[in-house]
Amino acid sequence: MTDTPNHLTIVDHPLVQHKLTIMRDKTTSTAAFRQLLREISQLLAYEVTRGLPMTTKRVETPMQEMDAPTLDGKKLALISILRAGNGLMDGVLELIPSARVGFVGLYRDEETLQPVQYYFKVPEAMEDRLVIAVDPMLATGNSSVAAINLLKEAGATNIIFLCLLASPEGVATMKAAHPDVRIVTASLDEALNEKGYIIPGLGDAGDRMFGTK
Ligand SMILES: O=P(O)(O)OC[C@H]1O[C@H](OP(=O)(O)OP(=O)(O)O)[C@H](O)[C@@H]1O
Ligand SMILES: O=c1cc[nH]c(=O)[nH]1
Ligand SMILES: [Mg+2]
Repeated sequence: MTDTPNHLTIVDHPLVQHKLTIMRDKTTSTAAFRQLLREISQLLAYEVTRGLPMTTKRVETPMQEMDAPTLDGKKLALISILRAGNGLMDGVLELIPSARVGFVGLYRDEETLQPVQYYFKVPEAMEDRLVIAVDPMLATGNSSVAAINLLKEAGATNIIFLCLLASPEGVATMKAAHPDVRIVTASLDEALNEKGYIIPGLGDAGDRMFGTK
């Protein structure tokens, strides 16, 4: 795992990188792409949740009683930035089945590269929860900045943004707008092209995941 000073964590675990390479390959099928995203999301979740607060509870093993570690505090909120966010969310939710779940519906206008909102529903008491917002792609950063604006308006103060690929431009935009939000990603790619796509990237995550286009 590489931690950079600007709150960007790149998960360079061999399994993550191997699976990501297969996802980048344009000949990878929709079914394989979806399955790999699910698998990677669980490995990324392992890193994202490393700092979760802990307490202990008394349990009786078949041998004796002990104070055993257990998660503390209110259940975390997992927020999917629709629609591609669902591909990351499914795997994380398998690992943390008690998480509360919310959705921010946004799509990127292909001309302006500005996000258009169409849905918003999040759990109550956002101010008391660790909020993990998930979207595979951090490209211009406009969608994630908008989503996090909405989450903060809903009360969230402790937010981590989890993505699969990030661009340098997206990281800089997020850092400027939300310096308090840690970004966790599998890769910091090279650049954006003139249409706002991540290079080398993996193409359109939503389309590859759902077989649209
Ligand atoms: O950083 P940005 O430049 O804003 O781009 C990233 C956004 O673009 C993609 O979503 P898209 O708009 O394609 O919607 P979809 O998830 O419904 O496919 C992606 O899932 C992000 O939400
Ligand atoms: O490269 C990109 C940029 C935005 N959205 C995607 O799905 N891919
Ligand atoms: Mg898309």
